[in-house]
Amino acid sequence: MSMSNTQLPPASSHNPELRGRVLVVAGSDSSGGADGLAKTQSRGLEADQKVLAAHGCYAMTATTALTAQNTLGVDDIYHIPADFVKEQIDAVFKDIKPDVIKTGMLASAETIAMVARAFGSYDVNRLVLDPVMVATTGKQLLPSEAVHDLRELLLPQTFIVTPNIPEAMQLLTLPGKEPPEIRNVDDLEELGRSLLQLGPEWVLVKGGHTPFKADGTVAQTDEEKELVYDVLVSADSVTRIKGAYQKSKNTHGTGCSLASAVAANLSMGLHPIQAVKAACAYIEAAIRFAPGYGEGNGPLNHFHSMYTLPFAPDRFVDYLLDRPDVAPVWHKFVNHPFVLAMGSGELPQESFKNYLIQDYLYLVHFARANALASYKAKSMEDIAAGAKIVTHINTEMSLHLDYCASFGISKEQIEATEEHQACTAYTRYVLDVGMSSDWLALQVALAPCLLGYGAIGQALHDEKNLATKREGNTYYKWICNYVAEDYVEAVEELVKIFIHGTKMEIGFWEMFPSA
Ligand SMILES: Cc1ncc(COP(=O)(O)O)c(N)n1
Repeated sequence: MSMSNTQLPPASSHNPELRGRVLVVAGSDSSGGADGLAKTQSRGLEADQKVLAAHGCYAMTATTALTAQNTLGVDDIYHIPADFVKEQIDAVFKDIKPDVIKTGMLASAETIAMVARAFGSYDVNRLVLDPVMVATTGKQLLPSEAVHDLRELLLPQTFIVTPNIPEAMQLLTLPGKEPPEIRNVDDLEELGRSLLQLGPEWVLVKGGHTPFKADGTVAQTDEEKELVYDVLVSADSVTRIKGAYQKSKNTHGTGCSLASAVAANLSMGLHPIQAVKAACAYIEAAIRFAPGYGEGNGPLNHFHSMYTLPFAPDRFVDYLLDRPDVAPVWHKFVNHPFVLAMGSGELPQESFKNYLIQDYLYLVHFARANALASYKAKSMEDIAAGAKIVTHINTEMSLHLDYCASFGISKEQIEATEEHQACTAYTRYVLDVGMSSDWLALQVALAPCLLGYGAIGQALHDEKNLATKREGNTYYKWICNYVAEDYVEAVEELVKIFIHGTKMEIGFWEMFPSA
């Protein structure tokens, strides 16, 4: 086994966030039908797009044929006129130019000729060609006469061709030449090398159809099936990718999906050897986690390694507060009679005085907890965010002191006051979460205060809120404090921290290969 040292420039140097744009030229597969996380369609364009989406790539399509098929077989094929296939390719190239092209079912000799001409005119140099000929369920998807055109017109333009063993044999079946026999892994390599002669830069022979025994020879019985080999060859390298044989009926579309995963990885700038290895690992897991739908050979799970957050970016707080388990308790907090009485100005002054003192004592510990968050943070960004909130708390406390002074209560008197049990319980709970859990848990424990006061301030301050008394309301200055820019900024900071923390959680999982 040797590794090629060829370093290719990244295919996509445009926007690292968008991981490459891939044009798929293939047939559509009606099977499955349902959309969703696990109910993935198995083959054709639909599978290709799901693989690309799962890799974070941008997929475009040129449809060559529509098929009526399910997990049991292909009932019918409707060919899209070759001219129209070309129009689709032209439209894509005129606008969002693809980094990589992947072809699947090309359906007819006419379409192959048209596609080959189009690729020639656009100087395509990253073509992943999956030479789809016969469906696993048996139907001929490309007339056998057209195999000649595939070989002559497209293989010379191909970067990586990805045949399974029967397809490789058909491509090599030339008049007067016997295709090689597969007895062991060396023969797979030989098959790949023979295909290289037809023009592609790389050949990936997919060995899934021919499982091997542990000793590297072809298995003769089901019991002997232990290993599968995919073999990648180029002019100066051979890479064998060994996998455990998986006894599964859910293997349909593995060919399409593997080639699409290779295309996705190439579009992100991976070297072909890495691109193929990663794609094989992805497919192995897609089979392992297949949902098992259908009567026949069922679909894969293309999204096995993706996890999704139940909210759009920047929408965590909306999501949280709308949840049925959060909404009632949140409503009770922000619409508490104490709050409403502040808005209307009817709150007894004695209550407000006591609240101010307790809130001052609370804020001392709230500042400590934020300082602890800074201590627990791992990046300067998060340390600074914690420090910023501490500074804000300090400003907020001067408002408490001003109010108290106007009531004749000094700072010394505030600090000498005994904490209420509710204040002790709440502040020490937050600090305990901070001490015993991680930074993110601490942020969540801190969130109700910051978010709640922001929400309360906004609701009471809102011009449309007729219950709020603005003139002659002792507490109105208090309300205004929580819509002031620095407070709103502190809330925004918290949301950013939470999103950042969520991303760090994602990063943590990403340390470990999930496929
Ligand atoms: C539209 C379309 N494209 C490709 C295949 C091959 O996939 P499989 O080998 O799983 O039948 C297919 N059956 N249908």
